[in-house]
Amino acid sequence: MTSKPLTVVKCGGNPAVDAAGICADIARLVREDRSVLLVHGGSGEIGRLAGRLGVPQRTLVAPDNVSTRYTDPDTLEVVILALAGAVKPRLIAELARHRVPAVGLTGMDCRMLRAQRKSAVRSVVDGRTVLVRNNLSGRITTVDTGLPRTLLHAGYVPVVSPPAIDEHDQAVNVDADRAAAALAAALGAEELLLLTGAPGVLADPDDPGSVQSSIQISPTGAPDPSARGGMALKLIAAREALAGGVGSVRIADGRIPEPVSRTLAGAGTTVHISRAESPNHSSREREIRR
Ligand SMILES: Nc1ncnc2c1ncn2[C@@H]1O[C@H](COP(=O)(O)OP(=O)(O)O)[C@@H](O)[C@H]1O
Ligand SMILES: CC(=O)N[C@@H](CCC(=O)OP(=O)(O)O)C(=O)O
Repeated sequence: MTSKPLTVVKCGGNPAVDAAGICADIARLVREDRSVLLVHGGSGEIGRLAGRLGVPQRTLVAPDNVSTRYTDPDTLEVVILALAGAVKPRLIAELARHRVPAVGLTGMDCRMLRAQRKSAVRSVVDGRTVLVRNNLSGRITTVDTGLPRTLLHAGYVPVVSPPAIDEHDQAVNVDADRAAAALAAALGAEELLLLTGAPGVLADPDDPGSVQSSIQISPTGAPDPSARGGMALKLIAAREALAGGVGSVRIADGRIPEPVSRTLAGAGTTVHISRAESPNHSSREREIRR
């Protein structure tokens, strides 16, 4: 645990998300003497860069509706270039403008986020479930909190993104929401804010007015029937964070002014799991539950 209460903010990769607004809000929290760790994705930037470089992209949709990027070696290179080479420097520059001492990291630094590559993943293609192999993405197994704790303790704001590192010390693509959840749980965060391109979890994904102020999700399996694609994965990440002892998880709009402040004031959706699990987040390294 850091000595101050920790807020983990995850900035989604939808280009409409107001990264500058998130950084300005983080600066405010830091001035209020709170510890903040920022995690970012960058699906929009990955897609844009892949298009510029001519690297074809493919989305895998699992039978439970969760979608992830198929990551072949060229795509992994694009993911790293986009996240560590474009999105992160922009966030660091924005935080620097507000005099926030931010430090950019990927999960590979000091082997902070260790992941196991999925040798084969199930994907629905034309209504049939097939096994897709040679995918360089995986699931986080362990968080080494040594580096982020040291930085937080010294007053820095770590800015963390995929990739993680596998057992052979190779880069492995992981979902940024689940990376945020794993870090929040391992660091004993008070709250995790997942800021995205939707106003919260919608009862009807096609009706932006159907935001649910709170949602009870199933402790296993598909968390909620209304959530598709990236939102289904976000709810899995929320569940992992709560099961790992994070005090509260909110999924909220990153596109509105002052997104962090408004979320802390109650905007978006608070996620609960229907069966509580006992928190256990005291060790320096901990297993992430599957
Ligand atoms: N029930 C739902 N409520 C809100 N958004 C949903 C829902 N189902 C699917 N979505 C989609 O999920 C998206 C969020 O996932 P994603 O794009 O992966 O976010 P991020 O890039 O922030 O991680 C929303 O912008 C929306 O298009
Ligand atoms: C395995 C996997 O899908 N990794 C993600 C990592 C980036 C991410 O999660 O970005 P968002 O937060 O914008 O969704 C990807 O390649 O898109």
